Amino acid sequence: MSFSAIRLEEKQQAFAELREIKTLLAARGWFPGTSGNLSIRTGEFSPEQFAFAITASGKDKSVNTPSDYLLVDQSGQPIETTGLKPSAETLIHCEIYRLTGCGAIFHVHTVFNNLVSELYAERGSVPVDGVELIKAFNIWEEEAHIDIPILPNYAEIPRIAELVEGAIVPRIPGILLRKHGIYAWGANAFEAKRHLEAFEFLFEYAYRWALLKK
Ligand SMILES: CSC[C@@H](O)[C@@H](O)C(=O)COP(=O)(O)O
Ligand SMILES: [Zn+2]
Repeated sequence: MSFSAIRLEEKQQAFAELREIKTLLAARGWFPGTSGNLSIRTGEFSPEQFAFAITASGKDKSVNTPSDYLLVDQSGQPIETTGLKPSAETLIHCEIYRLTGCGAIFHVHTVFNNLVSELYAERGSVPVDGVELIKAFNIWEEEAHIDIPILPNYAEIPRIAELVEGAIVPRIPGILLRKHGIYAWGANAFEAKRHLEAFEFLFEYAYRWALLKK
């Protein structure tokens, strides 16, 4: 595949989808202080060569401007001439696309995802038992138990990216970074949003349940 094969309509569609989800999540306060990043895969792909549209680094994600997104390749390098810098966390997106074949990745910082990542940091994962919203991950067994993986929040993003492969649990479409935020993914934007919302519900539940049990 050549990246010139990414048609203008595909790029515009990806940017429009990113804008829609960004606006919606911003209204929930899920991008405090310019945090968070979003991406959607574009064009044909193989595990070795692919491209995706991603939010530019350092932007206020609660504001829509004509220069919020850019296209990058599987290594996170821009594939078009642009003055925009891809998200500082693009390498994590690259790894998740490469390893899962997913179509969209959404990353947000919330108080609840930060709290549970610290509460269960030593354990290495957030346990959740039998909560109905686990079904949002297409896990249908009764009283299902899941563990949502937590990675350390190193300052160097490549150090985090190299841990992603060992952390991914096939049926769990997300990874927490300790006292940082959640990366949730799905086959497309619809599914990634459903997963992200389910994670956030489960994190608030896990936090409140841990308090109640005390
Ligand atoms: C401004 S705090 C958040 C950042 O350090 C980072 O974690 C983040 O999510 C946003 O980075 P960005 O480069 O804008 O994609
Ligand atoms: Zn972040």
